[in-house]
Amino acid sequence: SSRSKEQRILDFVLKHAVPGDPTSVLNAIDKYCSQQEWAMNVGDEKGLILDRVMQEASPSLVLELGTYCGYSAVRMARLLKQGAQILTVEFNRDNADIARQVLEFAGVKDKVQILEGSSEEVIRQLQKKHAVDTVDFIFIDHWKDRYLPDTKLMEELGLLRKGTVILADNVIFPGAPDFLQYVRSSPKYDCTYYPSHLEYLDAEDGLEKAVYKG
Ligand SMILES: Cn1cnc(CNC(=O)c2cc(-c3ccc(F)cc3)cc(O)c2O)c1
Ligand SMILES: [Mg+2]
Repeated sequence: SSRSKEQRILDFVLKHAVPGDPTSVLNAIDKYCSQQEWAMNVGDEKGLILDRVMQEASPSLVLELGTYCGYSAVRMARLLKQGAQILTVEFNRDNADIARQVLEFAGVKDKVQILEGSSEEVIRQLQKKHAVDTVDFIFIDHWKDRYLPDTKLMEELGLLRKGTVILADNVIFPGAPDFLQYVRSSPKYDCTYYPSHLEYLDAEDGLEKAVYKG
């Protein structure tokens, strides 16, 4: 049976990256996806912004919505302080399987837990099933029409605390206009827009940071 694009990305990582070296895994994925086949990883340009915003937050618990092949989970895990953890949600089983192998190869699998399922279902289970109290940093990169409902759900469930940082990918392209309008007009958030470009392309895109004021 034919291998998927995501399997080809994994094959390239296994062949060209160094086991246990997360930066070499990121470089391999970025090289493959910029030269061979485009894929929806956050990429190196927006990834640098993710690096800086995450290091500034220095989170103990990170929630990621949208694992895909694990690129951003590897990106964040390599910067985590001792003992910090990432919970990452992926709906697509095949993507989750690829991401597991990427995370293991990168040597960060003990810092990351992949939760398979719909973001809504997983978010509803975090406090009871995964012993989560509040989350320190949230990277939102899943279906663009789920950014707003999932943000509101996390508010309602008390998963956000004063200072929780939400960083959302693709707020320009493909875009999450309802999410942007909500956080930018809500008194509960302090927002900052980071202009950038769509991964591996010249199209305009950017990240929105929304800090919850509690
Ligand atoms: C199936 N699935 C699993 N995760 C998701 C959520 N992510 C996206 O949809 C996503 C899409 C694009 C994109 C797509 C087409 C295009 F022409 C330009 C950009 C870029 C991204 O950075 C994304 O995160 C979807
Ligand atoms: Mg994205």
